[in-house]
Amino acid sequence: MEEEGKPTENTGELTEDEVSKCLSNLGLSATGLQHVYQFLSIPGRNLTNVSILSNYIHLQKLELPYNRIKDLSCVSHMPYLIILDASHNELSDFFGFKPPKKLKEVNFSRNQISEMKDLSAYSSLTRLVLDYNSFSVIRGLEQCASLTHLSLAHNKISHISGLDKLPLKELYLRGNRIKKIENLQTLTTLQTLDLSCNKIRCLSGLQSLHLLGTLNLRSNQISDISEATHVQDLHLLRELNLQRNPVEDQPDYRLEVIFILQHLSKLDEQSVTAEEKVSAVNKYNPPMEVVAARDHMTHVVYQLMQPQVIFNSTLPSFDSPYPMLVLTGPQACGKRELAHKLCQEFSEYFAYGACHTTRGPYYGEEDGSDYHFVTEEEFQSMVHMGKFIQTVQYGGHWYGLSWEAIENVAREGFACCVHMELEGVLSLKSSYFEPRYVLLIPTSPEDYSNCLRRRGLYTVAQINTAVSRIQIYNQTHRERPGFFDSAIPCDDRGEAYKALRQLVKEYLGLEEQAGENNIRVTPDSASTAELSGESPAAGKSEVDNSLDSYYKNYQNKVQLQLTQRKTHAELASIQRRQQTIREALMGKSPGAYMQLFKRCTHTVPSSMDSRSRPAVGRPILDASEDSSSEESLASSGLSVRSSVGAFSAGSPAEISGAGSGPYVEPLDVSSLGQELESFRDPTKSCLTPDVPRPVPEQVSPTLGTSPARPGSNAKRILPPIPSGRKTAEPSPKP
Ligand SMILES: Nc1ncnc2c1ncn2[C@@H]1O[C@H](COP(=O)(O)OP(=O)(O)OP(=O)(O)O)[C@@H](O)[C@H]1O
Repeated sequence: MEEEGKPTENTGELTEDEVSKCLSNLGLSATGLQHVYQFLSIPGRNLTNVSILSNYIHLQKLELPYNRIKDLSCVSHMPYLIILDASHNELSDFFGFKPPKKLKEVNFSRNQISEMKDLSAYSSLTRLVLDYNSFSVIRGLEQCASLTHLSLAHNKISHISGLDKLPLKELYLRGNRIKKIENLQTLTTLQTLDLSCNKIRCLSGLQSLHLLGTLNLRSNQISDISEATHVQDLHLLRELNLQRNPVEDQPDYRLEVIFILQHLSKLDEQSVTAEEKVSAVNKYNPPMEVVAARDHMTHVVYQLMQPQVIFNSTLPSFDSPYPMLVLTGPQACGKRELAHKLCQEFSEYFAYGACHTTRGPYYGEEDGSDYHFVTEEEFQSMVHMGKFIQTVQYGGHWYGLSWEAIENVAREGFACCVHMELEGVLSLKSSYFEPRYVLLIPTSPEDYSNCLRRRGLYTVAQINTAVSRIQIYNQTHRERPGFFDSAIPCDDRGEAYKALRQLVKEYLGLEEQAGENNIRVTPDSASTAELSGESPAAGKSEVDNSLDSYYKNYQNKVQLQLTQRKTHAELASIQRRQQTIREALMGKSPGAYMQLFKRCTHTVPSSMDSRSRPAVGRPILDASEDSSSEESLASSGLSVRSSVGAFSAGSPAEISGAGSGPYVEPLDVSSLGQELESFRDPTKSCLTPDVPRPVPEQVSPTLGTSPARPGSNAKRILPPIPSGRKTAEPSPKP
């Protein structure tokens, strides 16, 4: 039985009867005098002859897809036609009818048309779909001033042309023979461009399409990731498809493209995640913090892979970090010169820590004095041997601060003075060292740049880089209060040195010393005063006293180390501490002293936890630092002036408040013995190692005064907190 509305198969001729069944959308005619049907849709009926439609002059939308129509001249009689779909037919004539004035959308895809003709009469056209025909040249569209959507996919086009100044928003040229992106410069309104399945190798030619949001280049011949740079400045580009291009096979292709085009939200039909963007940036242009963290990690790992060495002299001690001074600032701002000068003037206190570098020596530089000059291979071998605390690549050369460089200075009893760039500071801040960081900063970029030029050592690019880094230093100083302990303008070296000198004197408490008629406090006297509870600075303000004690502590330490004479008790204490550390290192059970003092941990402020992060040279830190501290505590409690105890003058409050503040009794040896006994034999005590024990009164106050370092006192020995930081908390480490 014949289907409703279906023409007789033989003729393919559309009948009035069928048309009447497919009409829809009753509305007023253009004149407004009568009601007419405006839409006609007859898809897939094998129609060949639709001439009857000449009578339907009021049609606004005509859909005749999937037929076998060759002639559409009936459209000439439809002056009100707006939408025409004649796709999937057998048309060979391009717009073979008189132009309906308001015709906006035309679909001639899947026909047999091979030539485009002048469409200047179709100025209302907004959407033209001509896919799957045989066009080889784009032409005739010049006057289509409303055309925003043009699709010419799957034709035979080999050159992009004829599109100048069209207001196109979407252009589909998929599946043609295009080798080059050309003649698109004037399509400044283009938002979507599909050039997939062509033969394109290069992305040049898209630079001016600033509204482009989607670019499909799937199945082309793009083999170089750097091609993506051509669309780098298209800030609205969100979707890019480069699937099935040779470039896809390159390692890290996706990450690299994401790095170049950081605005993308979709690459190769896959959403670009925030994690990918971060990874891409970290890989190809890592921020300084990331570089520093990696540097730190590298040296931790390489050091852990080596037989463990204990750096005695710089080991984080019970009372204070090893004293260090770091001068930082942009290249050749005078850091090195001032560091040398400082070490010369304060030769009792500081010695210069020479870094290693792979750059060759400048005229007058001596190996071992300014730097240790090594080859790239030697440097890398040192890295792999875990010899560095931090390294930095600057200006194409490697620089590194070795453990040995600091130890050599520390062994002599001096504080170490080094200079380095910001990246080095960031890395060093991850280690357990807690230097004072002094920023030397040029305030006049012009003078600084002239100064670099005068040195005659740097290329223009190097000078520009150095000058541009002033900004980075300034920004860090501005945005991270406390990152640098102090900042000194260095345009005038003389003035800079004066300021630095003054600062260092403050750090050392040398001003106070002068006020005290140059009375130097010997280790013995300091220790005696400390242990007896006398305050050498009684009556002074708390701050003064703290500076005073810093100075004394530091001086005591330096003097003691210089004399190299240690009492038996001190040596025993040091040995015990080292023994505990070694045991911890070798995985033996912690010593009895450590266990004994573990019970006091509830008196230690929680801030200690934050200090237990891993750091270079601290493979044993958590165990060793505690144990060494505890051991030292025991030593001092036993009235033995240990290497640590000798410098532990008590908290400033304790000193200044002698007589009024809490006096810390030396730990009673006999009670310690009893505790030890009970620890050895659990049956003699109701306490197990896991159960908190009651704290002897004379121990807990000492531990309780430790706000920063596990088991340490609150104070720092050297460098003391400079006036600018007396109240401020140190900035969080990156
Ligand atoms: N271990 C290190 N870590 C980080 N930066 C370092 C290190 N050692 C040296 N630097 C810095 O590297 C930069 C380049 O050093 P180099 O000695 O080659 O330059 P310079 O032109 O002599 O400048 P300067 O007078 O500042 O040393 C300097 O800013 C220097 O302070």
